[in-house]
Amino acid sequence: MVSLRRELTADPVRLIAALLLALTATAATLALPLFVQEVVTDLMGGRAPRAHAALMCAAASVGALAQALSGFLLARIGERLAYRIRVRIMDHSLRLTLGVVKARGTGELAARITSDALLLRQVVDVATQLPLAALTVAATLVVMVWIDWVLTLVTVGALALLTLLVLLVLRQMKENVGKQQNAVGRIAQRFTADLDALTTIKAHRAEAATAEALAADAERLRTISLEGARLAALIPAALSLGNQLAMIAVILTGGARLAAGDLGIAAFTAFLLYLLQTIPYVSTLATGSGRLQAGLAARDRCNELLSLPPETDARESHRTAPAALPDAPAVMFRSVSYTHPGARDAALRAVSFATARTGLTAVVGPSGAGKTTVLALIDRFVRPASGSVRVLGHDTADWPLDALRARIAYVDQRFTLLEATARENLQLGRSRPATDPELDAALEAVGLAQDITRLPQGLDTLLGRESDLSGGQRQRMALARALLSDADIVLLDEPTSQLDGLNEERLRAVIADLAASRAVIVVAHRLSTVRDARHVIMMNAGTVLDAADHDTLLHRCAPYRALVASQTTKPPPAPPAAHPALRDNDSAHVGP
Ligand SMILES: Nc1ncnc2c1ncn2[C@@H]1O[C@H](COP(=O)(O)OP(=O)(O)OP(=O)(O)O)[C@@H](O)[C@H]1O
Repeated sequence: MVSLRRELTADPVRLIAALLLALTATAATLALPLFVQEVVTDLMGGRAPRAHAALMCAAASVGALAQALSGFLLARIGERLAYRIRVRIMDHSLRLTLGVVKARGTGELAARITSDALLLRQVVDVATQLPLAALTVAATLVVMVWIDWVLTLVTVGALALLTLLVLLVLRQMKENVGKQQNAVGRIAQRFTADLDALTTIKAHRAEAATAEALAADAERLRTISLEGARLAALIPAALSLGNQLAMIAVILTGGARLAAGDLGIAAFTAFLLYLLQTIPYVSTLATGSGRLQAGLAARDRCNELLSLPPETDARESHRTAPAALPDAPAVMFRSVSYTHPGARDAALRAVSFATARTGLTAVVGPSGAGKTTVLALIDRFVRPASGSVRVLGHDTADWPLDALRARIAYVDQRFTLLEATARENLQLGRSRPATDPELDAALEAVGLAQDITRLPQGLDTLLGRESDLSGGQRQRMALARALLSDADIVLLDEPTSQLDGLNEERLRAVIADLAASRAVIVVAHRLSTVRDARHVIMMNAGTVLDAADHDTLLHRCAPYRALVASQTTKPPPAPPAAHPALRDNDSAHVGP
């Protein structure tokens, strides 16, 4: 949780130094009118005010220097606070479940480290300005009482009225800032999602309609911000009204007391100077409280995000990983049911199957059958509502998440590449860096070696922006990443959907090699991918209809026959040999 007090006191030495310097600046400012009083007294007494004038100049210089240094220290503390909060929020967001991140929206989450972090950054300035301003006002009031208590009473009355007005406005402002930040999150979310979908938007000439929806969000934000600006504008108005009231009351009362001989002209001058000097501090108190409210609203939003439970808690990451049971299946589902959050129907219902420790398992079935959900359960992106999912002999709940995922390589449907170099992308998840020959062998095996060599900086080219890869190349990069991992289980979601015939055949060989030493579970629509599988799981509407080898299923499972019949069944050419560096066991090729 973000605790402003804890964040502010994280660097106590700098904070105390900043406070002391600010205090020095305030003391110097406070001393100034006293020297003025002495200068006036000197002049009225016919004496040269040299010494007091020199002290006046010294106080002004010391005050300015101390203020600048204090401001610099506060800026350091503020930037550090924003840095710490940003890092915590980013780290926590990455550890949330995929479902929560999807439901929240990436743009909405990003707004926490941009606009909310900035509002929190401002709290540092006000958190030190406010106590100092309060201290200055209190100290000034003490000096004022010492000069003339009647005039002080009048001043306090006017300031009390002012405080009341400002407090009323501030309460409304905090609520408004919360609404503004929510609206900023919404617009950031829509804009990010639209930029992600820009190809589709352009292809459908939907720029105008999309911009219109964004403009509606911007309009909502404008309306809310305007309401906030109206409230904010009331504060200076209330301040100037309160100040003028105080000034009028002091001049009237002071003038009368001056005329009656109850107050000297030097004391009255000093009192007026103190009053004039207090006014900026009273303004600081009022505007600073407004910024503090904004900071508190941002803190609440950050805390709301930080309170979302991470995928795994600290206790789990400290647990030791169980040893894989030698005779257990790679993956075993026992009567697993699961419903996606917000979905009406279950995605899986009482699904049971087991896969061998090595070899290729194909999960097939019509669209929406639950195939991707099966993979998500194996990698514990989601947890079963009932039943159990066991990996290498242990329930996925019993594995520390990190250890579980170290055992599994996952190639998702979108073949996601990070905005990182080709080398970093290939090595994602590896415990030790791969050597260049290892990287070259993996790229060669998936037919990508030449494409990567042609990139401006080869393996060290940053992918994702100017130098991007085609869909098929991305898919092969994702497969090369799986090849380089030392996972026991490889999950592939539609691994050949974007490949041309030649590459598809090359990858059949790569998958066969992978399956020689690991359990490979492939979600596949294409018969060509299924053909090599030792084990085929036929799913429909969230259930397993049947599971056996291709020929047995063809013989006894009518829906499988129908699925196969719907495919183009031209016989594929003989697969090319996989790269020698990757061939552990040629005899392990599986297939009909
Ligand atoms: N995030 C989600 N929220 C709600 N429902 C979902 C979500 N993801 C999947 N579903 C639903 O769960 C069911 C199974 O989806 P799943 O993606 O596992 O199917 P699939 O067999 O992999 O489909 P496809 O072959 O089209 O990729 C579908 O009815 C789908 O609409």
